[in-house]
Amino acid sequence: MAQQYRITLLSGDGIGPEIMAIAVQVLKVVGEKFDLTFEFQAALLGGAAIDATGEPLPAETLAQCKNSDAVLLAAIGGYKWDTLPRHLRPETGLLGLRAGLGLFANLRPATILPQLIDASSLKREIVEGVDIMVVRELTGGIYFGQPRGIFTTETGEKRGVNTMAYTESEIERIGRVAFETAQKRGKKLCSVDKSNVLEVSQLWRDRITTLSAEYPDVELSHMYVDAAAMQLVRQPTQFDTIVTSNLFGDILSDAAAMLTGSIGMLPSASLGASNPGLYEPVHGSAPDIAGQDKANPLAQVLSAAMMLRYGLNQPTAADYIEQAVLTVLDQDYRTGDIMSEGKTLFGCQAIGDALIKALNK
Ligand SMILES: NC(=O)c1ccc[n+]([C@@H]2O[C@H](COP(=O)([O-])OP(=O)(O)OC[C@H]3O[C@@H](n4cnc5c(N)ncnc54)[C@H](O)[C@@H]3O)[C@@H](O)[C@H]2O)c1
Ligand SMILES: CC(C)[C@H](C(=O)O)[C@@H](O)C(=O)O
Ligand SMILES: [Mg+2]
Repeated sequence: MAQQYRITLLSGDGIGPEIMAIAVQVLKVVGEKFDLTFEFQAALLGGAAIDATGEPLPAETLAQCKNSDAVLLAAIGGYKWDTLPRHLRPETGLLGLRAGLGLFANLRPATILPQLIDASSLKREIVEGVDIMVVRELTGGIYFGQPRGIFTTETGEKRGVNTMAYTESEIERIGRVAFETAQKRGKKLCSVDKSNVLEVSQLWRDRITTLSAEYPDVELSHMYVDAAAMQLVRQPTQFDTIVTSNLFGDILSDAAAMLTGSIGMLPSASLGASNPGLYEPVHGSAPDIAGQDKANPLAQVLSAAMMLRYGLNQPTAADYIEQAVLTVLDQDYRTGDIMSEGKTLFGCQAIGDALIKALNK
């Protein structure tokens, strides 16, 4: 009998619905090939949820996600909601979903595909062989620390406050994910912090160092975040697995994305201890190109592959999708963000059609 999976689809805003449509088409074909039945159920998150319900994360969305085998998200946000107070913004819905599902570990792989070396913003010699996994802490740090808010001082001046805080147990659990990830990869882990300035980073560095005694097969190094940003563009092949906090991981993963050609190529998996995982591209809702059939759907499709690999334990089906992505790139089909000389410019849906053809081969 076919294996059945309940998948919640959060298309969100901007290019979200366009790229999600492609991922669903891909999953349907893969389901038929591998005898997997996907029960897709859409739910509202972000701007789309605000427009329909007044809230960025309606209670029924969170409940439905908890009741799924996996959650596939496209992207949220956009100009329309940019002026709302923070608690009503689309981004707050996404953070609430990550926290609500306890997804403390965000895996963001940045790999240069040989087909896209010319699309990278850096020279071939620099990006050739790049294969990095950023393990980003996702439910702590400055994104969630208290106190936070805009307060009025005694002199009547406004003061914005956020707090970067980590407990030892929060550091330890993300550390374990990172060491275990490194064990399955190149056995090199670089922990990125700002411990020359921040106490929270001193604790981070201490805990990660202590933890390393349990993983003697992994070579641990430490780097300050400013130096890591520089090294990522200077000599990215020195990195195998990177572990870092929520904010530093957000910034470094966008930088790592550009090594691979485009942020439109980068998938991610957000994982916790028990709840279903959330699979989402690293990029946002790209409001500047929304509704124009210009979006690159590959980060979304590769996020669906990560869902099969990490969430549904279907690595062969995941491999099959990743192979189809390579086939389409081998055929020189490109969206604008990964376009280079001699390639053919395709729209989002046309790339989807090419993927389906490759999958049906
Ligand atoms: N996970 C998420 O849902 C998520 C992630 C990042 C940003 N956001 C939100 O998205 C909105 C826009 O943010 P931004 O402009 O800073 O970042 P963005 O990632 O949406 O866009 C940055 C640039 O990359 C391009 N781009 C992004 N994805 C692309 C794709 N698949 N194909 C081709 N080009 C692509 C965009 O056109 C834009 O020029 C904001 O509201 C932000 O908060 C959401
Ligand atoms: C939209 C925003 C809340 C989000 C983040 O900062 O985590 C995004 O930038 C990401 O990288 O997933
Ligand atoms: Mg980001």
